[in-house]
Amino acid sequence: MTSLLKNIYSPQDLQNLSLKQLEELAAEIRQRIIETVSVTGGHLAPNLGVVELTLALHRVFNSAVDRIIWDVGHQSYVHKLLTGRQNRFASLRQYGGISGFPKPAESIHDAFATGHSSTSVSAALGMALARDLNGATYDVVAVIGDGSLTGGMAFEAMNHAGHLKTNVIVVLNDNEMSIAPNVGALSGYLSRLRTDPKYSKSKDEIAELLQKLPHGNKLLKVVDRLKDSLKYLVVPGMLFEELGFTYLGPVDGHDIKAVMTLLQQAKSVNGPVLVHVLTRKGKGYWPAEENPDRFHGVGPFDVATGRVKKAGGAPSYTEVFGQTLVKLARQDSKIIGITAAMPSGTGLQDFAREFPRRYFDVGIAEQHAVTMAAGLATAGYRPVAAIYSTFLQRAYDQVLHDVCLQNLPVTFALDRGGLVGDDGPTHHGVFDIAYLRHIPNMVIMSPKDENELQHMLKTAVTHNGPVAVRYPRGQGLGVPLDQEMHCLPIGRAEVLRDGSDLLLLAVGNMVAEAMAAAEELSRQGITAAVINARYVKPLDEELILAYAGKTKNVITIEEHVLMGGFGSAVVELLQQAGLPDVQVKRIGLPDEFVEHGKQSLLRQQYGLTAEGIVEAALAWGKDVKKVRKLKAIRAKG
Ligand SMILES: Cc1ncc(C[n+]2csc(CCOP(=O)(O)OP(=O)(O)O)c2C)c(N)n1
Ligand SMILES: CC(=O)[C@@H](O)[C@H](O)COP(=O)(O)O
Ligand SMILES: [Mg+2]
Repeated sequence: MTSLLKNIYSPQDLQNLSLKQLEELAAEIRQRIIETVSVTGGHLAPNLGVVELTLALHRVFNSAVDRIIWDVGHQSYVHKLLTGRQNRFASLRQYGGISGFPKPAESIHDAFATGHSSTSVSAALGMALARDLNGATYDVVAVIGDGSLTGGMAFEAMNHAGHLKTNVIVVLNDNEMSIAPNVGALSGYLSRLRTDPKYSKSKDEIAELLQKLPHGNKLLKVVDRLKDSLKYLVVPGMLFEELGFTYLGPVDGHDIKAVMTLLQQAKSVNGPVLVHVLTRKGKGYWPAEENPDRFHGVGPFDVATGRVKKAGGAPSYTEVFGQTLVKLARQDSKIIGITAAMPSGTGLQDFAREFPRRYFDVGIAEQHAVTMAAGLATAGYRPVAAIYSTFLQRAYDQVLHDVCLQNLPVTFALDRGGLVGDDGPTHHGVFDIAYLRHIPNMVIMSPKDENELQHMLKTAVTHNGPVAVRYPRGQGLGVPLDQEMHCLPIGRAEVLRDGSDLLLLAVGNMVAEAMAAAEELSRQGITAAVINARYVKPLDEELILAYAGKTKNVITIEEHVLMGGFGSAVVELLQQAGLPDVQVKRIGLPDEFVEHGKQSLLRQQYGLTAEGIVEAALAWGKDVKKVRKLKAIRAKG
């Protein structure tokens, strides 16, 4: 069969295709995405669900001029294939290759960078307002999933758009799934719109009925008034209509022609319009259709069987967190588990099964999750909010104002702290120490391995105040797991290795790298002490100052931005203590966004490996010697 996709250089090339050809193209695109993602890994199920919708969007709108904003952006692969990136598609999510999310730097067809959910309607409204202020006429379209619609920002934006009556189109891609099955009252409402004939048919039926009435002048007025009042009885999409949106749909999102017709209609509506499109997540690939959660974001897999090629070995930090929380919850009935739409990603699924009454999936609503946890804590509960580091960025004020200000015992299980790899800059969890460290009452810890994670969790749920436990994406070190958990004294670090030339002061997953670096340095005649900081806040001041005084040379190591991070905390401490002649070097991430790529590769690139530490220590050692020599000469006069 000849390839249709090969001849699509830009969306304009779709204009000449017949409906049948568009359907053939849809099948080819699906195949291409399945084959590519089976090698690169990526967001398979969301993309398979939007093939027809994306084709229809590109037939009706011109993305070089009109603006299409993909919420989260994990479903933008089809769009990428149609907008000049099919030759680079095999490099999807690979270092130096194309991103798994929309990226304006990559293409003029990517109107807005996304990765975190529920931003599309706000961005679209902003673009639409700019268009109107400039007297331009292009269309602005936000494509948002039913899961992302549970995020408060989406409603803040719709509330505003309805008020302004701006021309903006919101395409609701409703597949009844967030990553897991979608939750909440809104999800129930959408489900009724999908299935209840009372909701989905009444508007058409009423309109049809009214059309059939004889049209005298007087009667016409009555009919119009009747139409108006009926709007307030049962009309499909009443919620959206009440928010000031014209509601169109629901439409079968896999019927290209029907979707195109509705999008055309949306184009001609005055004011904000919502097009309700029904799709199936994973459409066209049975393993993904049957298990859309597992194929939401997936690693390399075997196409024929759908079996994911999983590296065996040590359990992940996430798994150990999940198992530990279950153990702790068996001992303490006050422990509550909270997720913002990521039960499997955060490892809370076993907790949910065993403690359904103490488990809450709040939807994609990190801010609400944190303040709800605060509320629970005021009544004596011990909430554990398991949230990826990158997504807790959303809830900074709630952490500060609702939890820390009242010194409430909420535990933040900060998964994906550090470089996450293929998702890239939207998802790296490298800012958390900086955005939490300066908040009074907050305790921050980070385990050197998965066994220490268990003890830290026990410590966290026992502590009478807010605690963040930060751990990385991926496998642990494979160390044995203690059966009994104990509390680690707050603010106490651990000396792992003694030495007198240099102190390697590391936190979290960098401790193992520091240990390996110390080993190599000793082979080169340098004796390096290694301290596992355990706590970023409060620091073990006594121990750190003692070793800094002894070695005079301190290197801090963290998988986090240098600005405001762990190393900064140590520098502040040393400065405060006023230790004479102590030199400090900080190893961490620079003031730039880190691109996507394998975690191991990125760590290598930024010197966050044993080799990187050795290299940095040796180079720095030479500088330090020069500085000290210079100082000595100056002192002699
Ligand atoms: C603020 C934020 N929290 C959590 C996530 C993780 N996340 C990515 S996609 C997704 C589900 C989105 O569901 P939906 O919008 O319905 O898209 P679908 O995958 O069903 O197409 C979640 C929770 C995120 N990207 N951003
Ligand atoms: C798009 C999104 O935000 C999530 O799907 C994220 O990619 C999941 O990341 P993990 O693979 O680390 O769970
Ligand atoms: Mg969805």
